[in-house]
Parts: sequence; structure tokens; C-alpha cells
Amino acid sequence: MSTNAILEVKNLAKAFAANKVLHHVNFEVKQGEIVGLLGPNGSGKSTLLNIISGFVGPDAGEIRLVGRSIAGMPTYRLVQEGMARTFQLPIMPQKMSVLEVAMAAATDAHGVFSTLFRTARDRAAERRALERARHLLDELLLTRVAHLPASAISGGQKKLLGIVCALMAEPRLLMLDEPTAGVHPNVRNDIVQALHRLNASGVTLVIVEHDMHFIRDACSRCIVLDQGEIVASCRPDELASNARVVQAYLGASVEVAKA
Ligand SMILES: Nc1ncnc2c1ncn2[C@@H]1O[C@H](COP(=O)(O)OP(=O)(O)OP(=O)(O)O)[C@@H](O)[C@H]1O
Repeated sequence: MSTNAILEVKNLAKAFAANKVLHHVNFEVKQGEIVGLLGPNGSGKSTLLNIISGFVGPDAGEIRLVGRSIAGMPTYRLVQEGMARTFQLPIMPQKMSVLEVAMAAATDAHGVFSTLFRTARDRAAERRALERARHLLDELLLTRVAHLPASAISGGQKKLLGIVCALMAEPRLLMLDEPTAGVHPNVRNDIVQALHRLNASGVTLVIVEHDMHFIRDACSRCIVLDQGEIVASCRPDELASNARVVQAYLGASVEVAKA
């Protein structure tokens, strides 16, 4: 591996029945990068994210996190190893408040036994989790709705809460699945700023996104998938002049030409 790779994907392949979705995908992400994962609808982005984050098994290939093989590792172990992700459509518990949902995502939360026999260590962990939850809710502009039931906040706010939950585990690699879909353009800029602050604090980011303005503002590099193959790895400002990228998007979107 190159010395500062946080994520390495080698020869990854996946088919659903006769549908070959990923073909020998190879790439790496270096510590400190903000990488955009792009591609037309159905090109395999979510499948790739689902495989890396342990929700779907690959047919072939290797995945390494900071040099350690993680293919086939259960998701809770991946979180312990420093990887977290968000989902396109976050599902929120109906009755918990926004703050409680964030707290519930703390990895050092304990079960019922510690509720009955709470030690000083448990209380300290809970205080730390509360502090972190409040800080992250503030970063992601959710302080105003922290007391509301999570089911009552808007779709865009649910996406932001999904990011807060992923960050509660203090990941070193965070993967975001379409963080701005359904989010107001003003909030989109706030998300860009929050992700830059997060990145400056040491978190590496991989972002699946269709919004080219967001990609341009947020990402240092883009990886482009087309029909399950990586066809480009370049800076956002190089996308429009990359023939493979333009070919991949032809007929699907004209947005890439404006990036
Ligand atoms: N669980 C599954 N079972 C069967 N086929 C699947 C499954 N998940 C994904 N696919 C298929 O894999 C292909 C790639 O889908 P995927 O969701 O990974 O693409 P995508 O690039 O994320 O698309 P979009 O940008 O529209 O979200 C599609 O043809 C899809 O139907």
C-alpha cells in the first residue's frame, strides 16, 4: 500500500444475479482527502459504498482500512476500526428526540446493566457523549431542533442528523451517501463548511453525490464510476474536460459540463 492510504480497494467485483454491477474496481483514498464518488444513475456507487461499509458482500476483491483487510467484517467491527457512513434515506426512531438519537449513536453507550449499576466511568462516558452530541448538533445546525422528536424534523434535517450520528463514533473515515439530496441550497453551503472543518480535524471523507456544485466546493478529488468501472480520477475542475467523464454522462446530465 502507499504509505498514507486510509482505504484501498482492489479488484472488487459484484453481480446481482446476471447484472454485473462492479467490475474489478481499483482505487485508494489517502489520509486527509475529500473524495467525491460520482457516476450516472445505476453506475454502482451505492453498491460500492455498501460493500466497503460491510452491508453487502463482494463476489471478489480486497478492501483494506489503514492496511488491514476488512472485507467481510461486520459493520459494528468496522465502526470500531474507524469507519462510519450515512445513508441516502436515513430512518429515524419515532419517539426519541433529536438529541437522544445522537446520544444513542455514541459507541461507548452501555446497556441496561449499566443503567442499573452505573459506575463513575459510565457517567463520565455519558457526559462525554452528551458534550459531543451537543457539539455536533451545533456544527450541523440542529441545535434549534435538538428537543423535537426526530420524526418531526424535515427531510434535510434528518440527513444532517444522520451525519451527526455517524460522527458520534469519532470515525477517521466517513462515507456519505448523497448528503445534499433534499437539502436546501443554503444548508448545502453550511454542510460544505462543516465537512471542511471535520476534514481539518483529521477525518477523511468519501462522498457519493450528484450535485456538481457541491462536489466542486467540497472535494479535493473525484472518482467517476460508469457501468461499474472507474473511468476517471481527477480534480473537480478537470471533470468537464475529461473525455471519459463526458462520455459517461452524455445524455444523462449536462451538469458535469458546468462544474
Ligand atoms: N440489492 C440489490 N439487488 C439487485 N440489484 C441491485 C441491488 N442493489 C443494487 N442493484 C442494482 O445494481 C445497479 C447499481 O445500483 P446502485 O444503486 O449501486 O447505483 P448508483 O450508482 O448508486 O445509482 P443512483 O445514483 O441512482 O443512486 C442497479 O442496476 C441496481 O438495480
